[in-house]
Amino acid sequence: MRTHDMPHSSRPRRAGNLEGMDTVIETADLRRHYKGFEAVRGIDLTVARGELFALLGTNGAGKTSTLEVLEGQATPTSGTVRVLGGDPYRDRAAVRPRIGVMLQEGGFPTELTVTETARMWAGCTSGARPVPEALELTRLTQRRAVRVKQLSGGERRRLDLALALLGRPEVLFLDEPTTGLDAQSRHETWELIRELKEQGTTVLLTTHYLEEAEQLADRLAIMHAGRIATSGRVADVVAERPSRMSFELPLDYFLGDLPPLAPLGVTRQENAGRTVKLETADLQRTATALLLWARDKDVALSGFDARSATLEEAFMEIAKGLESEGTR
Ligand SMILES: Nc1ncnc2c1ncn2[C@@H]1O[C@H](COP(=O)(O)OP(=O)(O)OP(=O)(O)O)[C@@H](O)[C@H]1O
Repeated sequence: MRTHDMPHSSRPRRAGNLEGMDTVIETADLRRHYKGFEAVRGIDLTVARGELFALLGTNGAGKTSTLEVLEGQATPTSGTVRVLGGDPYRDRAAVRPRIGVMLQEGGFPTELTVTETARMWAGCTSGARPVPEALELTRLTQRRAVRVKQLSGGERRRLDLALALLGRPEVLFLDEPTTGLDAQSRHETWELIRELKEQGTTVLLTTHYLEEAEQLADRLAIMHAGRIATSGRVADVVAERPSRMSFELPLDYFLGDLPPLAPLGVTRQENAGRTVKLETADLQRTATALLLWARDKDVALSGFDARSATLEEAFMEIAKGLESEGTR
C-alpha cells in the first residue's frame, strides 16, 4: 500500500548525495513519453531535506506524470531520478517504506468506515502511527464511524491524507491535496502541512492554487508543456516580473515634466487622460523618485498606487508567453 514504515525518529538520517547538501529528491533531464507523446521533457529538480517544494503548472503540463516517477509508480523514459538516495522504482523495497503518497483519486473500498479503512491501511504499514492519531491530525475523528461512500469530496481528500501519513513518511508527495476542499478545510490542511514540515517532513506538492504555493512553499517550479519554465523562491519568481505603478498627473503638469523614467527602471508606460500607468523593474527607485518630485513641486500624485507583481501574474505571463512561442 502507500506507506510501510518504521517510526520517523528511529530512522537513521541518511545524507543525500550532493556536495554536503542533504538532498532527498533529485532528477536530471527526466523525460517521460506516452506512445509518441513526450509529457515530461527534461526536468532537473533538487529538493533538500525538510523543504516544501511546490510544482505548479498549466493543465496537462506534466506535473502528475513527473510525480508518478518520483513516487516510483512509473519509470522515466530517460534521465535519472533519486529519492532518499535510491531509485524509487528499482529500489522500491528500500524507498517506498520511507515515503507517503497522497494520490489525486484514493480509490479504496467505499463500504468500509473511515476507521476500518485506516486500520486496513495501517495493517500493511510497519510501525504505523495509531489510527486515531492519523484521524485526529486530519480532523476526521468526528467522522470515524461513517462509511467512506457517505463522506463528502473534501472529507475523502482528508482521508487520503490520513492514509498517506500512517507510515510517518520522511518524504510526502501530495498531488493536489486541497482540490475540492472548502476554504476552511483548505486552511486546516495548510496548517497540518506546516506542522508536518516543522517536524522535518520533506513535502513535494502539486497544486492549481497559487495562494497555496505562496502560503506553503519554500521553493516552487512552474511547469508548462513538459518543461520547467521558472523555479526558485516565491520572491525570486515574482521579482523577475515587473512591478506596477499608477497615479494622476497633477493639473498644469505634463508627462515631460516628470523625471526621466527609463533610468529609474521603467520598462513600459501608458497614459489615458491624466492617468499614468507604469511598469518598472525597480519599484522602490521609481516610487521614491516620483514622490520626491511631487514634494519638490508641492503637488499631490492622487490615486498613487504601487505594487509588486503577484505569483498569479507571474504564472499567467509564463503560460501566455510560452503558448505564443508555440512550445506544444
Ligand atoms: N496515460 C497517458 N497516455 C497518453 N497521454 C497521457 C497519459 N497520461 C497523461 N497524458 C498526457 O500527458 C500530459 C501531461 O499530463 P499530466 O497529467 O502529467 O499533467 P498535469 O500537469 O498533472 O495536468 P493537470 O493539471 O491537468 O492535472 C497531458 O497532455 C496528458 O494528456
